Amino acid sequence: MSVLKLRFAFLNHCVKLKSVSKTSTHFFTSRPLSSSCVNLGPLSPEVVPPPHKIQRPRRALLYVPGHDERKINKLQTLDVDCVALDCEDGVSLDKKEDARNTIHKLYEETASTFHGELCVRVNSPSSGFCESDIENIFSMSTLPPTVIVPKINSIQDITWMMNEKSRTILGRPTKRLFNVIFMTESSKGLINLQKIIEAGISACSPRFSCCHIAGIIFGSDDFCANLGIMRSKDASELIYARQKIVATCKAFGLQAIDMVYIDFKDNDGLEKQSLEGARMGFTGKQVIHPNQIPIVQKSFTPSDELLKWAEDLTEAFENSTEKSKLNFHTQGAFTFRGQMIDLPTVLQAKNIKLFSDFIKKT
Ligand SMILES: CC(C)(COP(=O)(O)OP(=O)(O)OC[C@H]1O[C@@H](n2cnc3c(N)ncnc32)[C@H](O)[C@@H]1OP(=O)(O)O)[C@@H](O)C(=O)NCCC(=O)NCCSC(=O)C[C@H](O)C(=O)O
Ligand SMILES: [Mg+2]
Repeated sequence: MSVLKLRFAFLNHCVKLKSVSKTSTHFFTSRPLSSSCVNLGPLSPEVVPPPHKIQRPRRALLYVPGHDERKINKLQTLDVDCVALDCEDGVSLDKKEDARNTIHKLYEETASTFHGELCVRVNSPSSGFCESDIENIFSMSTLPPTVIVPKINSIQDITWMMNEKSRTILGRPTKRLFNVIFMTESSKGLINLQKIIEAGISACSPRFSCCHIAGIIFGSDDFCANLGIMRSKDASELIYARQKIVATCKAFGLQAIDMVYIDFKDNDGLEKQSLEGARMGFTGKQVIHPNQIPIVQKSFTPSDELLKWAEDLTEAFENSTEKSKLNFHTQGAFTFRGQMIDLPTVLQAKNIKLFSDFIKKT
């Protein structure tokens, strides 16, 4: 064997050793999944995402059919974080123009008196109706703060939307920042999600200014139709899609808004599904009826007990670092109410406190 070959064999052997030791170190030092969840005893273990990237809470997002003046008038009486004035599936084909005109009128006349966020959901890029929706929205003197775009399946869909928006908005004197939230509603939309977000963010780059990708909504009903499945009561068939959406959103600092619960008279079922979504990391949920609003908003708000736990834990941590003369990053594990606490749990407690303060402020 030549010297060169020997050297190569030796190096190869070292690399293998290194990778084995890396894997085993990882294996022995990483905690099993279950123990990295916080056991909060009697409290529900809501885990709230880092709020630093969230501009505003959208715990409940209420759909209101855009043509339905009676339901629109009801909005003045409702305490809801976010409303989607709908041009899409809540509006029949023969009412699309009505919906655009009613929404237009609302923005021109009374939108500023509503305290929540008043968004518009346009039709999907492939529907043939979206151009007219966008034309209408961007010709209003008050732009909606947020546009929701359904059925985004590909990079082409999102770039078409952004180009259409830029074309329509061009020449407008006020180029105020506005948000785009788009909906994942098909298997293609789900597998392309990361690329779609990247394309959306790059289309919002400072050169084109004035827009911001703020979040993703899971359109579970269309998703089921696309997959050829029926939704079950416990929605177990949607676990993968929901978790994939949450994880992808978090990677880009976006809000993730969970599925609708269509049995609008079943409050217990709604609460159960809302808390499940909050535990998964969703920051809010779509609702279709006013009765669903308080249940959903409460489920996505850290409870008083959880907040107290977070405050006490943070205080205990600060006392512990002071005593040991260590700082935030060098402090190791300590005991709090019979549990082992280390940095990840402290970070979760801080998230809860920040998110709660954020909701109270808005
Ligand atoms: C589901 C409904 C059709 C039920 O309507 P209705 O029979 O009128 O209900 P109630 O009589 O119980 O209503 C009580 C009062 O509340 C008002 N109301 C009802 N719904 C709304 C609403 N969404 N917004 C505002 N106000 C509302 C009623 O007018 C009554 O008030 P009053 O008139 O003073 O007596 C209805 O709730 C409804 O149409 N909901 C919205 C449906 C919708 O938009 N669907 C599409 C969105 S979901 C979606 O797209 C899923 C997603 O894309 C996916 O793929 O998963
Ligand atoms: Mg849909």
